[in-house]
Amino acid sequence: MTELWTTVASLMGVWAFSQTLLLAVFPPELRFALIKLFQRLFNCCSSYCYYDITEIEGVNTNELYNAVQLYLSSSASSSCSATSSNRLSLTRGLNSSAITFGLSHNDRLTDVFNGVSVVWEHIVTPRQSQTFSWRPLPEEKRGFTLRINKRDKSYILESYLNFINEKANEIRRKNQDRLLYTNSRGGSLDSRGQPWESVPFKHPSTFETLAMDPVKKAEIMSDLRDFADGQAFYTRTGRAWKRGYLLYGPPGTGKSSMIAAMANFLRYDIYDLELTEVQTNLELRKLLMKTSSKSIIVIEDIDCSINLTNRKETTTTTGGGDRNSSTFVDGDIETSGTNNSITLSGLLNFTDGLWSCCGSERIFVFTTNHIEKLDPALLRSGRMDMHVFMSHCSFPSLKILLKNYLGCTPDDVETSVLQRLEEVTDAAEMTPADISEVLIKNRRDNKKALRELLEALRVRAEKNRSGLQRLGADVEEMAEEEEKRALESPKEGGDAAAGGGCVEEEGGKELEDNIIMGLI
Ligand SMILES: Nc1ncnc2c1ncn2[C@@H]1O[C@H](COP(=O)(O)OP(=O)(O)OP(=O)(O)O)[C@@H](O)[C@H]1O
Ligand SMILES: [Mg+2]
Repeated sequence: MTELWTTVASLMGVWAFSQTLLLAVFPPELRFALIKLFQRLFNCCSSYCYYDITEIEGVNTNELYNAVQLYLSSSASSSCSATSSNRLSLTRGLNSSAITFGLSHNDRLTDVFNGVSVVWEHIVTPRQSQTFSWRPLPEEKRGFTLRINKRDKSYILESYLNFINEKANEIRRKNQDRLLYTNSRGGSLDSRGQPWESVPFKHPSTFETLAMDPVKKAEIMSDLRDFADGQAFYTRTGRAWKRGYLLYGPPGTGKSSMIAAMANFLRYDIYDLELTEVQTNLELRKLLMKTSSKSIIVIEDIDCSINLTNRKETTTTTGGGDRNSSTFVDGDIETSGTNNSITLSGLLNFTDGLWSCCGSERIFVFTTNHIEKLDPALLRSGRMDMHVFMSHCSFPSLKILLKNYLGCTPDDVETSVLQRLEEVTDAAEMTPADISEVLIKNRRDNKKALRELLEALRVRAEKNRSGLQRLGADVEEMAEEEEKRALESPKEGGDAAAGGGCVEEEGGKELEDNIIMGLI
């Protein structure tokens, strides 16, 4: 035992002596070179290679460091025991409600990729001196060191780093709250040069809560899923990775709710484009360029936003004045060279032209209450890939609302009541918004809610029926009067009948239209 201690003491003595010799004999530059040499020798003999990924490269943040940190957070949380200690760091990022795990300082973690095992080490050292920089640097130098066996390096390194980037993006998207953007500031930019303002997007509408025909709903969901998973398809077919939906139907049928459900389903951000705030096509293009991938770009009530009835028609924007006064210009913006107005062709370029594919994986949604008012150019196939009619509440939709608002399935409702509901729902032509109101008011008492709903539906159905009957009677009465007049003055009547057949027809149609409008 005494011998052992003597040996240890003499070894330590030799070590101290060599160190003193090294310091005394070799100047600092030579010392540094020697250390480097030893390191090289060690690296040659070692079967591993090491990669340093520092948090800050020069003065720029190293994106790869953030990606690795996020990537390791998923492994770290699930395999706390795989790390060399049981300590993990926890963080919550900006705009994120999720907590991420991370490797603690100077801790290690083993990861396996394609059957190859690698080791990550998180190295944190105090920063020696504050180098000159336009922004303050953190007091600690942080970085990851990746250790890979030399023989595996060429086999996995590139694919492993790509995999880490993809995974990190996925985690980032999952953790980050989605945002709802608006261009309500007009064309002006904020301090970061952004034309969009954003707030966290927290709309609770989902496809489960959306009341619509289940078959149509499933079709839309599968279309969205195919779109989101379709990168390879879009590349193969040479198409821009984007899709257009036109949602149309009466107010209160769930068009806006559908957009929120789409965004929640795909976990996309929403850009709510207020077209009346956009002055020129150029501004529109700039807005488009500042949208991110995986987003839904929405133009609500497109028929009211701006006068887009003719491709050659522009809307003057003198002093931000009346947007409905229109002038005709020669051709579209690109050929006329006019840049101070927004045109239909500008909008079509926005959704369809070359600029529409700056970025990828984007969905355009237009909504309108009056599809008949839209220019056919907006409706032609290929422009808006899917036209979705949001109809008045049907019986299948009603069942979804009953489940959402009252928590009752068809089995919980008396058969006779259910039957009555089924009979009157279509005829009542009530919107899901109307029905929701009745249900919200009485949601504490299911029986009362059902009673009131049935009554409301019955009254509306009755009103619609009598309205139709009145319309039919009016048209009949008018026809009789015309017939009588024709008999009373055969010559005039004959002329009128011969030369003005279409006048009569048009007059009758006009009257019929007036009566319909009156009823509405
Ligand atoms: N199909 C639906 N499913 C579930 N709830 C709906 C549906 N339609 C309407 N609602 C309810 O009615 C409210 C108004 O609906 P929403 O704003 O989506 O209608 P809209 O079609 O966009 O109307 P508008 O044409 O006036 O913009 C929503 O908050 C929602 O609660
Ligand atoms: Mg709406």
